[in-house]
Amino acid sequence: MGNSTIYALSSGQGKCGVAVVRISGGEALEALRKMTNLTKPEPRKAFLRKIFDPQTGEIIDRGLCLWFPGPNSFTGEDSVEFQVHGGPAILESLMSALAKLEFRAAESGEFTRRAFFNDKLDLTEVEGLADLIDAETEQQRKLALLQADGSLSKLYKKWRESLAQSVANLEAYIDFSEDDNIESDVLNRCNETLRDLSLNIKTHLSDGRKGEILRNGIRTVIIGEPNVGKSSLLNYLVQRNAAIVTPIAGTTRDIVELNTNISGYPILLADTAGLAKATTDVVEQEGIRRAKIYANNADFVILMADATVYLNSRKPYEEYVRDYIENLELKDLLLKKGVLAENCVVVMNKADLLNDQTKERLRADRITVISCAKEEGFQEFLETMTHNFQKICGNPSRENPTISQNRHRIHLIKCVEHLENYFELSSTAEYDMVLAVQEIRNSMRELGKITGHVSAEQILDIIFKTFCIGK
Ligand SMILES: Nc1nc2c(c(=O)[nH]1)N(C=O)[C@@H](CNc1ccc(C(=O)N[C@@H](CCC(=O)O)C(=O)O)cc1)CN2
Ligand SMILES: Nc1nc2c(ncn2[C@@H]2O[C@H](COP(=O)(O)OP(=O)(O)OP(=O)(O)O)[C@@H](O)[C@H]2O)c(=O)[nH]1
Repeated sequence: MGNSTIYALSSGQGKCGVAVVRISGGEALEALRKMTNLTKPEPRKAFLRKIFDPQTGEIIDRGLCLWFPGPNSFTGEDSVEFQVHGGPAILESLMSALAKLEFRAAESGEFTRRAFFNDKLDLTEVEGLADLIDAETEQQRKLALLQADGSLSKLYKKWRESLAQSVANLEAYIDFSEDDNIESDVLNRCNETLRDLSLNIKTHLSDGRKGEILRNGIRTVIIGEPNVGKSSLLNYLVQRNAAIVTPIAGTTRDIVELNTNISGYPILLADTAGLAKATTDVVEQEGIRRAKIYANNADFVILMADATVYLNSRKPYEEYVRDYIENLELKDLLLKKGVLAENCVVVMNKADLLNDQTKERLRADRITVISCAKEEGFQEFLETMTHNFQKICGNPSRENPTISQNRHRIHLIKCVEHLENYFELSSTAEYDMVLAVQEIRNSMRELGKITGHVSAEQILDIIFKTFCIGK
């Protein structure tokens, strides 16, 4: 196929027990013969062999060798794997031996690029693979694995095929409608299919961006009055002293943003300036302005209050929370998020200053009380948050995969728009059917851009560049 044979270290850099070097391309088997004397190895089986330099005959290492004849390989091409001891000198020597065979070092993502061009993977599967390697939490891993295994690919393929069928039917209608052979209700049935499809895509789109949020991390912000313990909570959740904690109100000014993992969900956690109503300090005022902007764009809000202040107020809980929100001028913001709904949680800190009886009473009333100082109440608090995160990110499955990238969303929206155009054109009395069918083709093109069946070299470059060398 004219592709050069490429090689790369596919396991990570650095000393390790075993390193995997992959070779892909027409001359892979030849390399295996020259470097191990294996001539016709059984495919996909590991052979323990001495691996030597093809020119000097010097032994490089003793390792496992595998032969994957194309097209039944990851790349779809003939491929070989050397699994050797993971030391730098071994790898150096192995790489230089492969260079002597006039093979080329693979660029980042090049194996996967070849898999894509050999129809082993479509673009959503490639992206799933990239996400799988990047996944830092359990839930991200699950989402990526579904996508890498073709859940989105299957769905979009089904839709594309349905559109292709409609185009074929309508073209037959255009060509033959004057004959009586074609049933007059072809058009109606076709439109019905397209309406169903359009509805399905719209439902798929109105997913609350669950997959995208999970893929990118749930942007979570801690807000509340000064000194309630926001920085202490951030430090607890990231398990280190990242934010400064002092008894002085107004300590945090800038937004402190950190990544953490809560029950397998990726969290981008932000500590913000305490929302002091009456401050005249310009730095603090700016901090408060930033806190509100940040909270406005967050996926999840942790509204924190001081349990002792609440109890001293002698107000019923709901009233206290309502006044607290109003006082901090957070009403509009939190109404949008839905107070106490899945996008917001209220937590009362400093439980260690309450007596046991009071604590029990609050817990019985389902009020979340914690103590950052004594690290109390976190099990319940984390459970509550996990429950919310589940709702925010959904539970993607093979049957019901979610959109994981804005790139997909953009094309899906355009896909629906073209279908709408089609419906509009085809509903007029004297319409140009040829033009209308073109709209269905356009909507197919948009699906094709997601899966890579219509490929723009620029998109491919961006996607494959995100891979590491050897993938
Ligand atoms: N040693 C090693 N481990 C690895 C990989 C690898 O390339 N090498 N992988 C690399 O990503 C992943 C496994 N993914 C793979 C995907 C497809 C094929 C493959 O040979 N596919 C053929 C045959 C399928 C079959 O017979 O079941 C094909 O699709 O035609 C191999 C590995 C993770 N672990
Ligand atoms: N007793 C008690 N004190 C706490 C607890 N959590 C935090 N504190 C104390 O409360 C004070 C303020 O804590 P921070 O974490 O800095 O509070 P903050 O809300 O980030 O404060 P600002 O930066 O002013 O908005 C510090 O003296 C903490 O030691 C707690 O659970 N119990």
